Amino acid sequence: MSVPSDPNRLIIFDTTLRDGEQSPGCSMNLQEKLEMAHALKALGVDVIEAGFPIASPGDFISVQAIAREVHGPVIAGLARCNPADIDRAGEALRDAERSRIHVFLATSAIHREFKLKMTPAEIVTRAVEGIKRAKQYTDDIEFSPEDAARTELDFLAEVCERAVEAGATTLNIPDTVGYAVPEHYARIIRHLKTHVRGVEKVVLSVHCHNDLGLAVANSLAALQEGARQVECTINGIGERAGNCALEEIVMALRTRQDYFGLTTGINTRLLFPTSRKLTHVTGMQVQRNKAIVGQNAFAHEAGIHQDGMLKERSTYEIMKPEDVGITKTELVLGKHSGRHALRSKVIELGYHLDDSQLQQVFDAFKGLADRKKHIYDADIEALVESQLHAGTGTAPLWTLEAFTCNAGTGTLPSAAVALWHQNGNIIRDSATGDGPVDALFKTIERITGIDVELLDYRIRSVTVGEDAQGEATVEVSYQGRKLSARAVSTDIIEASALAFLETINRILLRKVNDRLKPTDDVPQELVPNTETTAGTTPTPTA
Ligand SMILES: CC(=O)SCCNC(=O)CCNC(=O)[C@H](O)C(C)(C)COP(=O)(O)OP(=O)(O)OC[C@H]1O[C@@H](n2cnc3c(N)ncnc32)[C@H](O)[C@@H]1OP(=O)(O)O
Ligand SMILES: CC(C)C(=O)C(=O)O
Repeated sequence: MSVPSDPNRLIIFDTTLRDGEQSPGCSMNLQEKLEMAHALKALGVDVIEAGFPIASPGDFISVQAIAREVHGPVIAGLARCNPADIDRAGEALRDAERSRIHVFLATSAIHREFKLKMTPAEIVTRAVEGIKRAKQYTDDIEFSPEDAARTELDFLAEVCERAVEAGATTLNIPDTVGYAVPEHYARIIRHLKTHVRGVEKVVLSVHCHNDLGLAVANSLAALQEGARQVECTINGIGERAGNCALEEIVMALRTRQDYFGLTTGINTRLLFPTSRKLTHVTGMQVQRNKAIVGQNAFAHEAGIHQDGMLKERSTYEIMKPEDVGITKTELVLGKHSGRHALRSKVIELGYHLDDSQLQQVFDAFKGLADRKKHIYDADIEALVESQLHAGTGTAPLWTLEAFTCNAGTGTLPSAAVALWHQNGNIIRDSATGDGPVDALFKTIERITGIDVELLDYRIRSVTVGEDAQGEATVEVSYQGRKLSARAVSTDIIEASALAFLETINRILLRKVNDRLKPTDDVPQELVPNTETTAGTTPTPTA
């Protein structure tokens, strides 16, 4: 591949199938590599580094199959600077429509001395020999001075110049151990641009690792100095902390086109699907807060942000989710959300609440969000439903302050309850029963002075997850009239108490409506006089 005619068109070299595969737990078989290679082609990458053919028979076959099947992108194979590696890569790539052999040899003092045990002169000779041998298979040769970022600048320039003379068409400058910082890395590229004879005839490439979380930043800094190929992987997978993430660099360039002025051939709408495909193939999940493709990348929870988003999405979004293949922005309801977002969700779920109903639901929602990590649509539905079925909307006479239940083998089930009355009194009592719920209902009856016949009692889970909400439905009969109520809570016993108390409140409200005329006084039998405590079970505190 020669230097692109458009000086601002970047070459995207994807190494998901080679360096990405070096990520522990990410090795892929033939079918998986083929599937990913087709996805990368559809995504629009320019070069697919398909593998390291000498590494294993399986990798050889994978590179060969990709070279045969995947047309359009250049297919590259990695080789050390030794004849066997290069010949194996040449063989694997023989049937490729467009092939590249990528030869590498470390140049830093640490690698020369401790790993390769070679002198600088031997390094130069081996690199030149390797490039020349690879040239017998293809004209498209990439040379990488491994650990370039820790190599003496003069020696690096010398090796690069000799590589260009030997026929390399791409000079890749790896930050193999993720040691560089942006200005430092930019300086290396600047130095090579000005000290390597013939550099203008080749493509300068960058290959950054993410050990310090700087792979994308370093790559961007190098691009500003004139590098025109960037090596990257889907989801940033790769050796150790991984490589420069393809989706991040591509979207950084696209979002800040005004700043970088560079383009790529990537169909950004396939970024998310490709990311998901890799996750599926490797089983390696993407962290939720991962840029571009993480589950939270386009999710907003804070009320102030959600309000801004509902008014104008650009207030808090610098990219459109659909541009990376995510269907839509998510306004996640949680403890930091506000009324605007709640109202929007309620409408989306098909409900219409007036301001006071919305306020009630909002209060209940905040209480729920304090207790629950995930608020699902079903949670909101359940809250709205319980609001809509909460009778007239008049403030309830009795409110549950606290309760405890005691049950177990060989224990007499009991409950202790504290109820708050509209007039400000808190009444506590306790009772025993056939089971904890029966004891709870009996205690509520004792406190409120209303005895009902329980006709039906049902509980069910209305949401999913460990912190799912339970819904309790209670049907009672009182003086020949039937009433039912439901309530939801993460605590199913609490939901039961709330539903039961709701039936009692409705009975009392009817009594008030029927009998209180023309004053607002509550009948004496409905007014608790003092704070009382009775029973043998422990008294709950509010
Ligand atoms: C920075 C990078 O990501 S480079 C790519 C790294 N990827 C991989 O290593 C994955 C695939 N690797 C493998 O399957 C194996 O390492 C193989 C098949 C390539 C080699 O296996 P082995 O022959 O058993 O050697 P081993 O991996 O233990 O050691 C590497 C040898 O290659 C030498 N070597 C390392 N890099 C190069 C190079 N660019 N050119 C020539 N020789 C090199 C080392 O000095 C060492 O040589 P030695 O045996 O004389 O000491
Ligand atoms: C082979 C080279 C490019 C490499 O993977 C590295 O240096 O990290």
